Amino acid sequence: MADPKPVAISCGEPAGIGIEITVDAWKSLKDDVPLLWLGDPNHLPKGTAFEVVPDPSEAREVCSRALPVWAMDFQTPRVAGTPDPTHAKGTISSIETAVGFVTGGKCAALCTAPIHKAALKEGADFAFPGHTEFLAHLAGRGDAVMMLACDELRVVPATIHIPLADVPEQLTARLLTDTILVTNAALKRDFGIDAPRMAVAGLNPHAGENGKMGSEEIEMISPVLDALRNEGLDISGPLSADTMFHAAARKTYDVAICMYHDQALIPIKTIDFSGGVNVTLGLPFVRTSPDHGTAFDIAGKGIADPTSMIAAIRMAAQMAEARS
Ligand SMILES: NC(=O)C1=CN([C@@H]2O[C@H](COP(=O)(O)OP(=O)(O)OC[C@H]3O[C@@H](n4cnc5c(N)ncnc54)[C@H](O)[C@@H]3O)[C@@H](O)[C@H]2O)C=CC1
Ligand SMILES: NCC(=O)COP(=O)(O)O
Repeated sequence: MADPKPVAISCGEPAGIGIEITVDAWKSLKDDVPLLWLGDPNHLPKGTAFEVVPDPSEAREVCSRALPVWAMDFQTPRVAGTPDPTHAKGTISSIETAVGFVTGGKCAALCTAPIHKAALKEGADFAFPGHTEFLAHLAGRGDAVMMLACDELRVVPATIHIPLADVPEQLTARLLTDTILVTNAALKRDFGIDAPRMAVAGLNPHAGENGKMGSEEIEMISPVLDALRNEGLDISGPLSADTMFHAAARKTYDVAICMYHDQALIPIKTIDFSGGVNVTLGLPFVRTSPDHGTAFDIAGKGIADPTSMIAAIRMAAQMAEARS
């Protein structure tokens, strides 16, 4: 049974597909998972059944007949496919208010619709490259971890939204250790895996080929993994990234810890683009998100696939229930 408190859904970039997949997700989940959408009701697709609620506690009762809405005023209409920088402050405020509802006990969990980082930077000088870093900041945590999960694979990028050229410098022993420890704890707590099997990728081709193709594996990654194995963690690696994602290899671990964004996200988005969920580990509250972005090219056309959004909302509700 779902937690009776609603899952708070931040509106994300109004010009993207977030609003339409949220409405589709509500239609699919309305009798199972109570929701509360935070955004401007004028941005909802025409004909959407919605009700503005004065308090999140009323969302559950409303949800079976209408999308419960925490109303915000963005001042100007939504133009699908064309971000409006004047919406940036409202988009950020939707996330902040939703986080407040979750940490204040009014909502069970947070599910975020995709944001367009450039519009937030242009319109509100947003200083964060993504939700993960922003939510870590709001929670006062330095060690939030991004994980993407589908039925067949879980992946964690140790470095996240940074240029590839900066990865070797920012990939420190401290960061890798914290990432593995946070992931290990979250798989136990939120995913019911008693002794998580973690496969760690190398940074370089062939995991460095004994130092012939890069030294990070010998100088930093292997010593970190050895130290964590000595603490009892079940870790393999550093592994060649190109051979750790085929079907047989995936069966040997519960999560792949990767060194940078694309090393982690390319395999999972290739295996299951529509069913993947992005979940932030290490926060004091539950946050999930669909695995895709704003998809401006199809926004407003009524063809966006809500499967990942539905999976993200379900996962948020299940994680919150498991924690309660
Ligand atoms: N959680 C978040 O806030 C995320 C935000 N983004 C942001 O989204 C923006 C666009 O990023 P892109 O790299 O173009 O990725 P994207 O995921 O928005 O789009 C990539 C391709 O997949 C298609 N697609 C995406 N979701 C779909 C769906 N539900 N149904 C059908 N087709 C779908 C799009 O039409 C496009 O052709 C960027 O600003 C990026 O930063 C990207 C990923 C996550
Ligand atoms: N590529 C994943 C992505 O951009 C989502 O990031 P976040 O907004 O969840 O931090």
